[in-house]
Amino acid sequence: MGLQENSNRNSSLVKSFGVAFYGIYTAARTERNIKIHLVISTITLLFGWKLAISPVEWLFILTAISGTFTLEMVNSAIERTVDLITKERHPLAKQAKDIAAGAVLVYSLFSVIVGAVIFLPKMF
Ligand SMILES: Nc1ncnc2c1ncn2[C@@H]1O[C@H](COP(=O)(O)OP(=O)(O)OP(=O)(O)O)[C@@H](O)[C@H]1O
Repeated sequence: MGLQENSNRNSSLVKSFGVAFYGIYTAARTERNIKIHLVISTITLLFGWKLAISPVEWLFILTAISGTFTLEMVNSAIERTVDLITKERHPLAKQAKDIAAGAVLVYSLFSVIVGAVIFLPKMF
């Protein structure tokens, strides 16, 4: 592999990270639900630290938090894509948005259960 080719590859890797971070920034700036998740996640992390939860419990909490953010961002991307494709009301547009919203709800329920199982016994 030539030096030039190697440096092109590195710069495209840097670019990919750049756009990905810009995507996270855009989602955090424009999406109300993601702002709410940021607040809830911060409180959860503080609780975890205060109640000295175990490493396995941390793994579950971090899985719940990162998964919720990931799905919320994918949901936002789907909403934007649908809006870009059509401004008209369309049953498939409705299904696409509703299914994506349903995916977020399923994972959010999992996250609530994780939080309840870990924190409730330590609080009461
Ligand atoms: N193009 C569309 N065709 C049919 N139903 C739609 C369409 N866009 C949105 N919906 C329905 O509205 C719900 C909310 O969609 P979305 O969050 O994008 O808000 P919106 O209806 O576009 O308007 P607003 O952003 O002001 O709430 C979707 O889950 C879906 O049920």
